[in-house]
Amino acid sequence: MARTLYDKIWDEHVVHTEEDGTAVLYIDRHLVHEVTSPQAFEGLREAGRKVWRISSIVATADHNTPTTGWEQGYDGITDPISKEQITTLDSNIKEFGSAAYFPFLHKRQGIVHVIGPETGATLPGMTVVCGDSHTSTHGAFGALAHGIGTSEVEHVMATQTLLAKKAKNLLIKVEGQLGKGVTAKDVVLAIIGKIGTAGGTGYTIEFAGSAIRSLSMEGRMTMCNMAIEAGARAGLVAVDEKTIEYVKGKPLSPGYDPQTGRFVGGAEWDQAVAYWKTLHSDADAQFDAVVELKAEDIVPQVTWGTSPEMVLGVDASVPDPDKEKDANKRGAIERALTYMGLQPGKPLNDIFVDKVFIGSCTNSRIEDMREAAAVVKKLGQKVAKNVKLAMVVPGSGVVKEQAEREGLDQIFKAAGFEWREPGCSMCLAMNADRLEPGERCASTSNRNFEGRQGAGGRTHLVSPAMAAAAAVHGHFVDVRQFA
Ligand SMILES: CC(C)[C@H](C(=O)O)[C@@H](O)C(=O)O
Ligand code: SF4
Repeated sequence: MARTLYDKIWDEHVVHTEEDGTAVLYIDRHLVHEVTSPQAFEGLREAGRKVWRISSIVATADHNTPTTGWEQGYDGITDPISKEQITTLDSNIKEFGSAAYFPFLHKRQGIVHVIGPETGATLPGMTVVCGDSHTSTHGAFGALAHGIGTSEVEHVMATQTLLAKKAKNLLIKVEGQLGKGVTAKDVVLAIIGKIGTAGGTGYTIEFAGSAIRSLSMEGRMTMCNMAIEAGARAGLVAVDEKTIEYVKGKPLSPGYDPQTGRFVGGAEWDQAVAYWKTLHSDADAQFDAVVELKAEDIVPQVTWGTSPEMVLGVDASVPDPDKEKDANKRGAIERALTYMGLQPGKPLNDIFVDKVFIGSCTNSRIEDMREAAAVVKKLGQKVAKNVKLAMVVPGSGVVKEQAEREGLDQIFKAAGFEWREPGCSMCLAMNADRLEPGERCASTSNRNFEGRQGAGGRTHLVSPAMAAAAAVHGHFVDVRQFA
């Protein structure tokens, strides 16, 4: 029978299925960070258990790590709770073991969803879990990847399996050619705008169509990263040549020679590639639902409210709740506008920002850095006076180093941006980087919930190019005019 990509990976990993559909799924890769692992390790310790397959674990500290003051080492972590989280992960990994650990200050440290693919910890066809909802990111590689809760983290550590029920298949097809200045972030925000934050609930989404195929791996990661904001725990993109090219030569990928630090290939690599090439939905596979978008219709997006679905094209205006007939929706719009301090009818282009954050597991990869820097360079001006802080936070030490090799840091710094150390940073208020009450931010992250970037903070989700342009102009502008 014809199968979807999701069906194929699922079938390959099911150990057992109960009559009610509950399945025991084998887990290939377990990514670990400091926030959701302490109780899991504690549970193992109390039960006298070990980690079932140490080589499946790849860990890093990211949420609580500071993005400045690294020269002071651990003393630079001013918040005692953050410091405890980070040192607890250090000692847990030391005690329980891992395939790879990138602790605070390590040159490959970074956001778990950036370093997974970057180290080859994420490979096509794998089941990948992490105690983190944005694990969906890794689906860009044709891997079945999703977040799990803390008790499940312990379960996976102890048994290498997860109890799961199969989701339904949703195909989101984006056909056509994206316009200049329109990025993966805009595509995924437009999708969420269309289907809503519950649109993907109960489904695994496969993103397909010519516009998705044309995206780089970075772009596909941005798409899958936000599958969870569309309500789906997992997002997927079929494997193609770009996928294989990306994983080639990564340290944990087959065919890598640790002696020389180079790709050497070999039988294991060839075998892997042959299998990876089967990781796409069969032509006649049936999906439970299909959503289609035209690439040409998508313009740069800006969220105006407190949910990722409250999003519009940059050429639109803040919606008027009075025009909404549904009382619930009207109430939600009113509440969002009050929180966001916005008046109905205000053109999105006229919204001024106090801070700009370019980073997070959605948009902190090298391509994002390049896109933002290109806009800054093209505009040739400094960060606007009304912008108190514009910061660029690369997703990992590897991204940071690559960006510096390309001189991108110089472009940002010359324009008045702060160039920081890697981490989750201002994506969520779990470290020193945050918004003050009432502050408005153009952010390349994935969530704009109330207080997400700091109590009372106001978040507008945009692409890296849009964020860079907002920093220089001081307000949102349509990047298509200078793309
Ligand atoms: C802290 C972590 C559990 C959380 C998540 O699950 O996504 C965080 O990464 C987030 O983005 O809100
Ligand atoms: S960057 Fe943001 S969304 Fe991503 S894992 Fe960190 S806190 Fe979560």
